Amino acid sequence: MNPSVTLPAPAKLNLCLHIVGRRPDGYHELQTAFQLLDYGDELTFSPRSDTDIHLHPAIEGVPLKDNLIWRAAQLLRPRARAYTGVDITLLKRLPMGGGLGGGSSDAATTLLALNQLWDCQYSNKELQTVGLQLGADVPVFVAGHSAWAEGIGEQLVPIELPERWFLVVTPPTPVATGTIFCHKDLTRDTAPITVAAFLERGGKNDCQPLVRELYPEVDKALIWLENFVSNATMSGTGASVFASFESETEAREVQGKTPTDWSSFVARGVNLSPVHDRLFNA
Ligand SMILES: C[C@](O)(CO)[C@H](O)COP(=O)(O)OP(=O)(O)OC[C@H]1O[C@@H](n2ccc(N)nc2=O)[C@H](O)[C@@H]1O
Ligand SMILES: Nc1ncnc2c1ncn2[C@@H]1O[C@H](COP(=O)(O)OP(=O)(O)OP(=O)(O)O)[C@@H](O)[C@H]1O
Repeated sequence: MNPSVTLPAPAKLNLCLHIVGRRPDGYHELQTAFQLLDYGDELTFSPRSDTDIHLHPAIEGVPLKDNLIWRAAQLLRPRARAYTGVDITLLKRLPMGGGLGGGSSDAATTLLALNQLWDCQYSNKELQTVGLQLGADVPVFVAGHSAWAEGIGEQLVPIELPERWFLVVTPPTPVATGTIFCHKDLTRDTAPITVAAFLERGGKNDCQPLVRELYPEVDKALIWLENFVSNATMSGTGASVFASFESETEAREVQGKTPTDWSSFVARGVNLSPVHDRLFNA
C-alpha cells in the first residue's frame, strides 16, 4: 500500500429483497440480489508517525465510537502485525439511511485497506466474518462482487448481472432499517426462490409496501419514477428508489426532471467492486 491511498466505498442496490423467515434472535432471513454500483463514498488512508487513529470529518449525529469506520479499525487493531497510526478522511456522497449501504461500505473499505496497511493477514472470507459483526450488509462489500445473498445477507453467491445504468433518487426522509424490520405489518413469509428463478424473472422488495405506507415521500418518489419506467423499485428498507436503463443518456434524461428537493445520481451497475478493482487488479 502507498503512503497515502484513496479508495472507493461503493453503493449497493437490492434488486429484490425477499423476507423468507425470522431467526430466534429476531434477525430476518432474506434472499436478496446485491447490485454493486460504480458510485459511492471515498476514503483516504494516510499513515501517521504516531499510534493515533484520526477520522475526519465527523458525521453529524454519529458519535465517533458508533462510526462504522472507527469500529472497523478497532476490530482489526488487535490483529495488526505492522501497526501504525492512520488519518482516515471520508468524502461522504451516499445519503445516510438511504438503503444504499453507505455506512456498511465505508466499514468494508476500511477493513480491506487496514488489513493490508497493518498486515493483519486475514483472508477475504475471514474479513467477511469480522465485517458481519458491524452489519448484515458489510460482507458483500468485503467480498467485492455483485451477489445473490441468503441468511441475513452473509451467505453470498457471486452473480454476473448485465452492467446497466441506474438512476437512484433519494427523498429527504431517512428510514431506520431497525424500525422497518421490527414492524408488525412487515411481510415475513415469502416463499424462497432459486437464484436461477430470480435471474429469469426478477423479484420484489417485501419492505416496499410498508415503507410506502409509513413514509409518503418514498411513495411519491416511486409514483414519480413510474411516470418514466415500469421497473421502479425501492432499495433495502429505503428511502432510495431506483430504475434501470440501457444507456447513461436515458438515465440522465430522467434525472434532469427530478424534483429539486430529492437527491439523485446516475451510476453504472458493476459486477466487480471498484475497491477490489483498485486494490487487487492494479
Ligand atoms: C435491508 C438491508 O440493507 C438489505 O441489504 C440489510 O438487510 C440491512 O443491513 P444493515 O443495515 O447492515 O443492518 P444491520 O445494521 O445489521 O441491522 C439493523 C437492524 O435491522 C434488523 N435486521 C437487519 C438485517 C436482517 N437480516 N434482519 C434484521 O432484522 C435488525 O433489527 C437490526 O438491528
Ligand atoms: N460511516 C458511516 N456512514 C454512514 N452512516 C454511519 C456510519 N457509521 C455509522 N453510521 C450509522 O449507520 C446508519 C445507517 O447508515 P447507512 O448510510 O449505512 O444507511 P443505509 O444506506 O440505510 O444502510 P442499509 O442499506 O445498510 O440499511 C446511519 O444512520 C448512522 O447512524
